[in-house]
Amino acid sequence: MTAPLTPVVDLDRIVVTYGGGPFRRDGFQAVKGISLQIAPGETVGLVGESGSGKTTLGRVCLGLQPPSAGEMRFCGEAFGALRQRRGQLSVVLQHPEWALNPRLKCGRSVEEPLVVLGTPAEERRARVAAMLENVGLGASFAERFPGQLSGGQRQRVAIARALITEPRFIVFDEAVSALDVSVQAQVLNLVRELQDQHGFGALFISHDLAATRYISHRIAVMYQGEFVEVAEAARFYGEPEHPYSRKLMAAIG
Ligand SMILES: Nc1ncnc2c1ncn2[C@@H]1O[C@H](COP(=O)(O)OP(=O)(O)OP(=O)(O)O)[C@@H](O)[C@H]1O
Repeated sequence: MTAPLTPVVDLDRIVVTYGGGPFRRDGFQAVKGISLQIAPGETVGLVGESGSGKTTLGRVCLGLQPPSAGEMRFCGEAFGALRQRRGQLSVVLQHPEWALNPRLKCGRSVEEPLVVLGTPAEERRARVAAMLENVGLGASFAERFPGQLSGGQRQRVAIARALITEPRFIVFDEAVSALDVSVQAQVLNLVRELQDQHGFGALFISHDLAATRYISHRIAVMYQGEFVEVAEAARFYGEPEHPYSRKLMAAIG
């Protein structure tokens, strides 16, 4: 029997309260005691209506939002100093423009996280060229500016930037929502291929249940700061258990 893989992200009863303080009881609980483990190579799709707490939970996983209560571990270790996690966590957002400086050539944007890590220049150049090939663009895109690319190409550059440090975990927050359906499919296929190659764990936050189904191994349904259902994707889409999940499914027809 093989030992179970150590989760890349392990959330244990995480609570996030906005606006509260030690002497105030009027804080708003955006996340209410959530536990979740994400394995290497696994994608968990996070769905739920606007304001249910998805982005807040994603920010907790990235260490950008300190939980008000609960424990979290990253690759089996306490979620300690930021330095230890440098290059290990990445995010891909809805608009690649948010990750790419319009005044920088794409190659430079992809290279930047390696500069922060102190990777030598020669190695950086080789890795950027290989990564641009890897995301299906070709090394020549290093010389282009984001404004000279289509939306789908820009999102590929953003993905290349997110992957360049070989992170163990990536949050995709509405990462394909701004793309045309056919381009969405290409980008989702790319993410799946890259996950097979690199083995990162992922949290895929989306309003789009069809895209989430395509990419996710498990689905977590969030409602008012809580998970109402966490299920294998195949089972979830066949027969969601919770009435709220059924309502969500019905809403997309
Ligand atoms: N910095 C903040 N201060 C106070 N309240 C916040 C803050 N950030 C988010 N909230 C509130 O927390 C709740 C959850 O927000 P969050 O952005 O996590 O939801 P979401 O499910 O990602 O929504 P959407 O799908 O619209 O992005 C919302 O009610 C929001 O108004």
